[in-house]
Order: sequence, then C-alpha cells, then structure tokens
Amino acid sequence: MSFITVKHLWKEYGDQVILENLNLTVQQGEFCSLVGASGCGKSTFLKLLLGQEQPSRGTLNLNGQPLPGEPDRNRGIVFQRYSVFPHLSVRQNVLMGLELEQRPLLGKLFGRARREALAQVDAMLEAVGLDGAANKWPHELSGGMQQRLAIAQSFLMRPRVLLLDEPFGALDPGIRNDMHQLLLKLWRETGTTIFMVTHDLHEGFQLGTRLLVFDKVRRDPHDPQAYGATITYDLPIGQADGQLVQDITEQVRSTARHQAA
Ligand SMILES: Nc1ncnc2c1ncn2[C@@H]1O[C@H](COP(=O)(O)OP(=O)(O)OP(=O)(O)O)[C@@H](O)[C@H]1O
Repeated sequence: MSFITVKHLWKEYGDQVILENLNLTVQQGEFCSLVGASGCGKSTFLKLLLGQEQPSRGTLNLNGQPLPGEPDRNRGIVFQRYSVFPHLSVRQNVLMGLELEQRPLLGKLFGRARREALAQVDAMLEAVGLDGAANKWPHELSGGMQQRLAIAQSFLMRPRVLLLDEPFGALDPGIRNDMHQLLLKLWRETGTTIFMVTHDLHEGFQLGTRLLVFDKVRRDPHDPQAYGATITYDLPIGQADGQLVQDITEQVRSTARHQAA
C-alpha cells in the first residue's frame, strides 16, 4: 500500500478552480520537489497535505486512511520566512516543540525530562550547525541561520511528512547549496517523506527523488478561473534529459506569462 494516495482531488475556492483531478501515489521516504508557475496551487496542495485545507472533491489518504482534517505532529511545515518564534532564543525555539508535545497544557519541562529534551535539542543544533548560536535571538541570525533553525525545529519533532514551502527562496544563491546538503543529510537520517515547493526550477530538477510539475493544461481566455492546475510531469530526479528540462521550463514560463496577463 502506498504511504500517501491522492485520488481525483479537486480544490476550489468559490468559482475559482485551483487544482483539478490530481492523482498521485507517494511511498514513505520519498522526497518530492514541486515546481510550477505562480498561482498553480502548489502551496494549496501543501495545505491540503497539512490538513489546513480540505479537498473540494476526491480523497487524500495516508496509509489507506483519510488524512486527519487538522494539522498534527505527524506533519511539519517550514515556510520561506517566519517559521520561528521571535521572542525565544534559538535553543528555546527548538525546545518548545518538545515541551508542547510532552506538556501540552503547561508548555514547560522540568528536571530530568528537561535535561533529556535539552540533550536532544543540543544534538539537533549541532547537526544543523547552530550549536554556537544556541543562546542568540532569531533577529541576531542571518536568513540562512534562521532557516537552519526552522529546519531543526521541524526535524526534531520527527514528523512523518515534512512540507517545505520555498524554504530557501529568501536565501542568497551562495548558501543554498549548503542548505541542500543539510536537508539531504537530515532527510537520509530520518527517512521523513518530504514535499518541497520551489520556484527555482534548477533546484527542483536537482533536489530529492522525484519532480512533480504543476501546470494548467486547460485554459479559457474568457474565464481564467474556470480550470485548475494538475500534475503534468512526474519524473524521477536526474532522469530528465536536456530537451525535457527545456520543454518543462518553457511550459512553466508560458503558464506564468498567461497568469500574469
Ligand atoms: N484561502 C484562499 N481563499 C481564496 N483563494 C485562495 C486561498 N488560498 C489560495 N488561494 C488562491 O489559490 C491560487 C493558488 O494559490 P497557491 O498559493 O496555492 O499557488 P502557488 O502555486 O503556491 O503560487 P506561488 O508559487 O506564487 O506561491 C491563487 O490564485 C490564490 O489566490
């Protein structure tokens, strides 16, 4: 049985069709990169996987059961920005997840439980290269360090599914490669199933195990909202030849031009 099964999934907001007839099966531990023109419903798809939005039609199953309709600890998410608590230190930011999980009402751990949690936190901070910044505040960190912190927070909770919405979109190209290596390392160590939205087509073609291209195949010039996007390409990473890369890039850009018109 597949880990995640999406069948005939539609998402509409009022008259606007966002996603139409998505079908997809994903095995546990896959790392899917999602690309597509702006407005093609990639973030909406992540929200459906998170349980923050519900399908208008169709089904989304996890291990054969409907995905819980509300976010839970099995699903983590990292956004391009603002995934961390600004009023907590780096160490407290990462600790907070464990405290809320183990003491949901009080939100605080004491004694041995706290010491054990802090040992996990410190090991994770070391894994993401933030051990030297444990006592800093988020505003004292560079953008790359903030994303390392957000990634540390997410992985520490060991979600079964991790959703990344343009996690490196605000970072300088120079440090993206380091972030890719970090993400791949944590993914391999944890076996988490990852869905990552990226605007960077090059990143999408390179990172992970599978590329999913979201695009609109139907278009009504008189009613731009009538049709939604679907998955037009579903390829193993590294398998697309130069011509296919060029075709996909051109199609995504063409849809982006139509969306902007
Ligand atoms: N809660 C909502 N209510 C109404 N419309 C929404 C809502 N959320 C998203 N949309 C619309 O759904 C469409 C798809 O948005 P979405 O953010 O999923 O696209 P995207 O492919 O992730 O775009 P981008 O790459 O620019 O982030 C957009 O037209 C957006 O305005």
